[in-house]
Amino acid sequence: MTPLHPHQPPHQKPDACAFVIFGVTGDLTHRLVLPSLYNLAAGNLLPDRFCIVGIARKGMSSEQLRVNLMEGLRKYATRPVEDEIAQRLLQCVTAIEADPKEPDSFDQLKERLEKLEAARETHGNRLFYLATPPAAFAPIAQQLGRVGLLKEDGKAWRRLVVEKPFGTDLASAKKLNDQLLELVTEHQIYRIDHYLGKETVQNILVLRFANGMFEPIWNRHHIDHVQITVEEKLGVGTRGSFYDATGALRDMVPNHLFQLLSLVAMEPPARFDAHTVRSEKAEVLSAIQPLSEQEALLNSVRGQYKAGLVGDTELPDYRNTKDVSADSATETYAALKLTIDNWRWAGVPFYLRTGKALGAKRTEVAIKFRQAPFAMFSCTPIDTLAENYLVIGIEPTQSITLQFNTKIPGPTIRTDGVQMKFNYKDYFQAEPATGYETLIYDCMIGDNILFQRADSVEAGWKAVEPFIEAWKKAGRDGLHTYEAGSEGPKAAADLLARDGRSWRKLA
Ligand SMILES: NC(=O)C1=CN([C@@H]2O[C@H](COP(=O)(O)OP(=O)(O)OC[C@H]3O[C@@H](n4cnc5c(N)ncnc54)[C@H](OP(=O)(O)O)[C@@H]3O)[C@@H](O)[C@H]2O)C=CC1
Ligand SMILES: O=C1O[C@H](COP(=O)(O)O)[C@@H](O)[C@H](O)[C@H]1O
Repeated sequence: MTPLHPHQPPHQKPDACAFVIFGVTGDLTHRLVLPSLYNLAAGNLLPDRFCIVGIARKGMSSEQLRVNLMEGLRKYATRPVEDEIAQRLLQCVTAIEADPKEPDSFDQLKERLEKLEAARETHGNRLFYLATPPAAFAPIAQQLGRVGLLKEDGKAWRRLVVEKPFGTDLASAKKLNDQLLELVTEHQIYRIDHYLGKETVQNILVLRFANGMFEPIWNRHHIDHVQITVEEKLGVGTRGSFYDATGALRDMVPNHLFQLLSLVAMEPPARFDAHTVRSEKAEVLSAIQPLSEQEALLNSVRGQYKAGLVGDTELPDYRNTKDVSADSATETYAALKLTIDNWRWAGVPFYLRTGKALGAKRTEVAIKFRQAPFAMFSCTPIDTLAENYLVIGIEPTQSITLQFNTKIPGPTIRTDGVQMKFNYKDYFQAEPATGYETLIYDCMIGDNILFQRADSVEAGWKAVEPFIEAWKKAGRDGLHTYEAGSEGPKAAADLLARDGRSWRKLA
């Protein structure tokens, strides 16, 4: 199958620039950033004049860094590595030492970077990618600011890419926003959420706003409720110390699940530009109904996994995982019921669930439409009709599915539920990618539509605060358990059952 209009305008080439990576020796750089730069290079989407500056705190020669990055590329590239492309990319790499704890090192960084920029003719355009632990984000930005590397001068742009997690609660997110906004303006900040790099997530905008048929029914009059599901088979693995201090809610909800929620629930933007789109997203997040802690407890379920089999893999009890406290009350599963206070969504629940060590990997948004109001077919009582769903599949398949009732062939009217499914891969042959390519490309062309703005981040944290606080106070009271490899705690089903609803089953 082919799309109707296969010929699309070519992508624009980014401006000449220096791509400066703090944390160049780290996992993220090797696993995602370099493979994405490689994929962009393979697609001829890197600037013609370009340099990559890798910052490590302790000395590393450029030659060592290139070898190190090449090893990473071989391990994590999403497609076979062609030597010519890899060499072209690695020739752009220079290592420089800088440590925010040693301010002088940033004066030296400035001097070396400016020389390199002159030699590479990158016109002073700079992108600083903070691929370090979050505690280093503000200190690094402050040093860059102090030596004047972040100041835009009218001709050259300066951008700061900030990784996740952006804060651990509302107060810390606000503090980090304040610290960064003292140094740069909002348009210079690119807060990454890798969910926005996913094709099917971006496609929610196209599905809703490039088609005339969905918007008229995209409201409380036609939609019964929305389910957002992000289920993982992976346990906590080697990330025990990070995860035990974080939990499923903080790790996934204010960022990834709220990105999905805001794209599904936002009002139609008047223009496809960063200001307008991000304003609508922030608006809908700030319309999430504020809950008291008591209400938060009533409208949520949290669980922690016990030992079990996920596929062929035996997972230990969460509490027996390395670096996890033996009496941990941290949730590895969270389900919430939220409502949005506006005319479009009043009375339409948004049920969100996410968890680790579950039986299947599934990320989807399921929009459940209201049932037909009256049972005309006597053979099919209204409550036996199949549910009308529009399902946006993000993982494991990238798809859009419409579920509806149809007549079973035969002399009498009998009905059954069927599914009409659009699979991305049936229409579009995309090269396997990390999901970071679009985001990195957008940083280079200066498009922050797909990045979180300060107000959205804060609105997200604000909406989950009552849950964080209530769960902290409750400790292990009310913390359910579930077997690894199962569907999660039974109480998550009860959260919907008491509203006469149920989670969509895996097809
Ligand atoms: N790894 C992943 O798959 C993902 C990671 N992220 C986020 O990306 C960021 C980096 O993660 P990851 O690469 O896994 O982390 P790592 O711990 O692997 O590495 C980060 C690098 O940062 C440098 N670093 C560590 N501490 C400091 C410091 N205090 N000041 C300056 N530099 C420091 C280190 O390099 P050196 O010692 O050479 O200076 C280190 O190699 C984190 O914010 C993480 O949450 C987000 C999504 C996925
Ligand atoms: O940011 C994170 O996301 C991953 C899940 O990402 P996905 O693209 O595989 O859905 C999650 O495993 C991790 O704990 C979290 O930090």
